[in-house]
Amino acid sequence: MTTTAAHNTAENHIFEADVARLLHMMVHSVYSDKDVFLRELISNAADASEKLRFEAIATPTLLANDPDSRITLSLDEEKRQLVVEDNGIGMSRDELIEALGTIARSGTRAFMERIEANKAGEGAQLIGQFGVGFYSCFMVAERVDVVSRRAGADEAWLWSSDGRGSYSVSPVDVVDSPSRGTRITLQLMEDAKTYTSRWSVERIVKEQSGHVPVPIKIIEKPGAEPIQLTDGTALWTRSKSDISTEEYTDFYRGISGQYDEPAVTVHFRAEGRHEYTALAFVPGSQPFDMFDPDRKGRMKLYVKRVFITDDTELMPRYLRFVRGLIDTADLPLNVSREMIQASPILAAIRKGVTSRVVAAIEKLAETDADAFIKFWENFGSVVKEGIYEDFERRSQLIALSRFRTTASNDGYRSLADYVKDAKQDQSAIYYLTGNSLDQLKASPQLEGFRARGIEVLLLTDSIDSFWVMNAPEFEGRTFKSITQGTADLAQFATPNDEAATKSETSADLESFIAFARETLAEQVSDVRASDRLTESAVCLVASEQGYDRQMEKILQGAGRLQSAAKPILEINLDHPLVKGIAAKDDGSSLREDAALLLLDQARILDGDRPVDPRAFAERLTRVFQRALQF
Ligand SMILES: Nc1ncnc2c1ncn2[C@@H]1O[C@H](COP(=O)(O)OP(=O)(O)OP(=O)(O)O)[C@@H](O)[C@H]1O
Repeated sequence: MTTTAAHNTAENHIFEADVARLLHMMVHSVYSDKDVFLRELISNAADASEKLRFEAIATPTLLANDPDSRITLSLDEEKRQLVVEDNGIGMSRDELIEALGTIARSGTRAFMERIEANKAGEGAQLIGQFGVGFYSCFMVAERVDVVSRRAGADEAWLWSSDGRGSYSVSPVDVVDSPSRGTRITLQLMEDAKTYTSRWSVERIVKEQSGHVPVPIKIIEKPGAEPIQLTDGTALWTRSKSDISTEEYTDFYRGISGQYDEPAVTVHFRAEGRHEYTALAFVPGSQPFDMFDPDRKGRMKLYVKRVFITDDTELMPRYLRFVRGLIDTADLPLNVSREMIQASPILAAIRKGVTSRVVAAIEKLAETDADAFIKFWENFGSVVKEGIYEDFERRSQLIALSRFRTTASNDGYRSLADYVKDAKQDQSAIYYLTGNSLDQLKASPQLEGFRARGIEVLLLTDSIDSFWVMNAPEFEGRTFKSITQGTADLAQFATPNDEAATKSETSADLESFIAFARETLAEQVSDVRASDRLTESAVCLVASEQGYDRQMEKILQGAGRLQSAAKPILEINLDHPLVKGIAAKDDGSSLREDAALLLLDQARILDGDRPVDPRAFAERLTRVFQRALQF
């Protein structure tokens, strides 16, 4: 026995800062439902068995004389211990330190920040959807010992911690370790005794882990015979009609690490040219890593029930929130990652599954408007990436999209709604892009459209600026930015028909426009009369060619555009201020100040700053002083 030797050679390690934070959150229990720790440990054990089966394809000797995967839960009420043991791949010393001392999952840090920033509100809800992994066992255990022996290795290691900042790693004699795999011993807290009761544990396992594809056994007290709790049959191989909604939900929770209900479940077997089974879920809430910059999906690939990888693109990126698996008999078991990426079979499968998922979302839109809106609020901003990226399904995805518009009030509108209510002769679908709905609603560029009852889409996701440029048309109508080019609104009558006939441009106004054009020549490409303004005096628009104003800002922000094109300043000739200034040509500096102030005002209305804040303030002061002299 090397127990003493082990203690002598124990190395102490401090947890990585993010782990320490996560542990702190665990112990000060953001989770009200502590049972989930068991699901996390079982899910890791099942993953370890699947990894072993995969490695054993190339190296069958790894299975030695113990080919069948199993997970065993052993209870000891007297010692207040729960042991979770698997005969999976196991961990080497370095893997123990890497896996149980750091957080590998991307997005976790950002997620923790969100939760910490908003404990009371969103945080409490979010944490419930977040699979917290191994560290969750510190919610119920005052000490955790992990003994692990990697398949094929002749050494074993003990990782041990009380979850308070540090852990130790020491060698263990192989006779004290499983012959292969990992044994996790939880020394339970006083108030977590219930996890040594067979009935509690059995209930939790059946509820949470009933469909783990590895059989689970329980040993209810030291010396007792193991009893089988679940048989490890893969749910997806069963016929759809034999599977209840609860079973699907349990399975979804297990595979996704989320605790909500799936919004959509797609389960089918394809036969014919390609043979595969797909079981895919659209989550009921946003996965925590949805906005990761790498935009990776997490669908699992199985070949003949052997888990191969979850690190390949089985779904297009705009469906990266979909969770589930594809199991095929058409690929060889020893398929390499490179082969997977290049495989035409997988490309065909991917296409097939994508079509079915999109069709199921369309069906949701048709059959349950409320559920669809919830889906759209969760995932719409990601789905719209598909309009930009998936040429083949572009029109389908545009038709699925829902929008805030000037006519949507608190709800959403589809483009079919838009077209149905469009004006006669209206050949465009008008849109306005920006960062927030409130800012968009206050845009001067909307005024003329509002006055004429012409609906405008209000687009606030950054992807919107991209897809509108790529979306050629919807039912014969093109998309047109209302901050670009001419508005051509004169053809549409206003309700009181006032502005429908363009106001005569007086000589004074003509001369003021010419003056402003000259004065502002360095900053704007043109100054012209506007038909899109009814209340505001001025606004900025982009020229017909090139990008619209919001797109320019996005590209500049991303460093992909050196300098923006000069905008056009549009002036509302019916505005009293404009009329007044035009009439007052007394040779003073007022006209110049007014032209420059109007330009800055237009910039501010666009959410920008005056180019020269000091000069702006001085000009404003001069105009005030002049006003006060009257
Ligand atoms: N029983 C086990 N056998 C082998 N490796 C394990 C076992 N338990 C944990 N690990 C290793 O520890 C890592 C961290 O586990 P943790 O549960 O924290 O996150 P995860 O499983 O990677 O993420 P997720 O919960 O999203 O699946 C795992 O990725 C795995 O490499």
